[in-house]
Amino acid sequence: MLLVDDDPAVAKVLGALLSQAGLTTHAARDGKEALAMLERKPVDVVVSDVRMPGMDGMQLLNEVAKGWPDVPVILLTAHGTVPLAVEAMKAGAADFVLKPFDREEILFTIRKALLRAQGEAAHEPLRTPSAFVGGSQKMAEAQALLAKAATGMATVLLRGESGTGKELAAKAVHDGSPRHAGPFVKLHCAALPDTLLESELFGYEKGAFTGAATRKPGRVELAHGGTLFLDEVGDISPAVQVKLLRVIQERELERLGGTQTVKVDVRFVAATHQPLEDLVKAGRFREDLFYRLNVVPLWLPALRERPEDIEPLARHFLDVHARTNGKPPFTLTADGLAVIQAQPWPGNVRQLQNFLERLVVLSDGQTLTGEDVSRELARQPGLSAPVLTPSLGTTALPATSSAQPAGAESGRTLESQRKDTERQAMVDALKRAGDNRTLAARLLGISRRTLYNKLEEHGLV
Ligand SMILES: Nc1ncnc2c1ncn2[C@@H]1O[C@H](COP(=O)(O)OP(=O)(O)OP(=O)(O)O)[C@@H](O)[C@H]1O
Repeated sequence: MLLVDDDPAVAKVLGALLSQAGLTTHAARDGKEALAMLERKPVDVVVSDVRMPGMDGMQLLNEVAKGWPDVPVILLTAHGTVPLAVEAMKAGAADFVLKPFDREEILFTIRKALLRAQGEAAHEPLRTPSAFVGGSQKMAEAQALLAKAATGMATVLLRGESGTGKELAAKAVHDGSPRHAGPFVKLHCAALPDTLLESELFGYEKGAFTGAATRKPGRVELAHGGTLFLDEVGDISPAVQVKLLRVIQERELERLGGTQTVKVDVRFVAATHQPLEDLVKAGRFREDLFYRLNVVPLWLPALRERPEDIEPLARHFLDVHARTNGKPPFTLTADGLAVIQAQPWPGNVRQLQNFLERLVVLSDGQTLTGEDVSRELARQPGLSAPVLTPSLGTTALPATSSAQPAGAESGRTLESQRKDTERQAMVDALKRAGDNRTLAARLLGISRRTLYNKLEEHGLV
């Protein structure tokens, strides 16, 4: 969250309140400083005072709407400036809060704005609608299974590392199913605390809790006649697991604060990168729910297990991002491609995609050589073509000097090299992010939860 206020007292009190609520907060004193910060840091929501010297809240709102259209802006206004707040809403502000504000009210407003932004993103068409790029044997097998699974009503459980295309696969199941004309609704289970997850899943009645001003249907209801995609289902707490089990078994629910039973006709598709079987053994995931979800299990292979897909994916993303950035097509030279192919891509397709988008945006010319690719790689955590020495240390070689997979000459197994590279990537990312794990996860193109799990796995916490 980015908090913009010229009054240091307000910034301090509000900043403390929001951090207590688990939100990471950055502060700026005016619109200009806020824009500079938006350039540097990933921000999910902006909360700004209206009256500030220099660039005020309204001007800031206009700039954010132009440069970061997905970031909601909430304005803080004193009583006397209500007409201004109404004008701000017309100009695209997500919401406004009157000063002096109440703790619950501001938290509710922020969460609502975040959820709305997330919900809208969930309804956006995917960038590559149903087409999986890459013709490797492994992906062909996965796609054949997806097509088969799509035709029925059975619950599908998608497994695979972060960024391997699980969401794309969930959409493919929906698009290939008889309910493709119905809604495809997504819920990212790891992103929400328990109470919010429950109200998002099941909805609530008016007055169910402070701030529940109107009845709101949950995502299960919204998916009626279509498909509900539950991403990172392994992160759901045992309390919510019980309720989810009931909906999947009975296809019925009660909204929070409600007594009426609502019948739903929903197909469930779930995804996780977690070893659910281990979570079941450890008592952290209900066995009955696991079996309910795991009716059709499907694995999406990591990118390093299908290196032949790197070239078509890289060329595809170059074209897509050139088009979306209004640039003419790019040419990738053979050595440029070789450098890309030599990378481990621990964040899988998503990381490759982000990398190529950066290349497109930052390149002046239309030809990408090995040197251009290496220059950009050097700025990426874990992707500077490190060559691992047997003693665990890493020596960065200029990526152009070798198109060989990292560490191939050391004689160590691929798995052990992968682990070291992964570890090094996390260490680098955390360093670059000043130990901010949210930012580090974004740099790596993985979720914060995945980063925590991997840090734990590598004994780095
Ligand atoms: N085979 C593919 N062809 C084209 N694009 C792909 C392919 N696989 C993944 N992508 C793209 O890569 C990005 C990451 O994929 P996706 O979100 O489906 O991964 P995920 O496994 O759900 O990740 P996470 O577990 O982190 O949520 C998306 O933009 C998706 O469109």
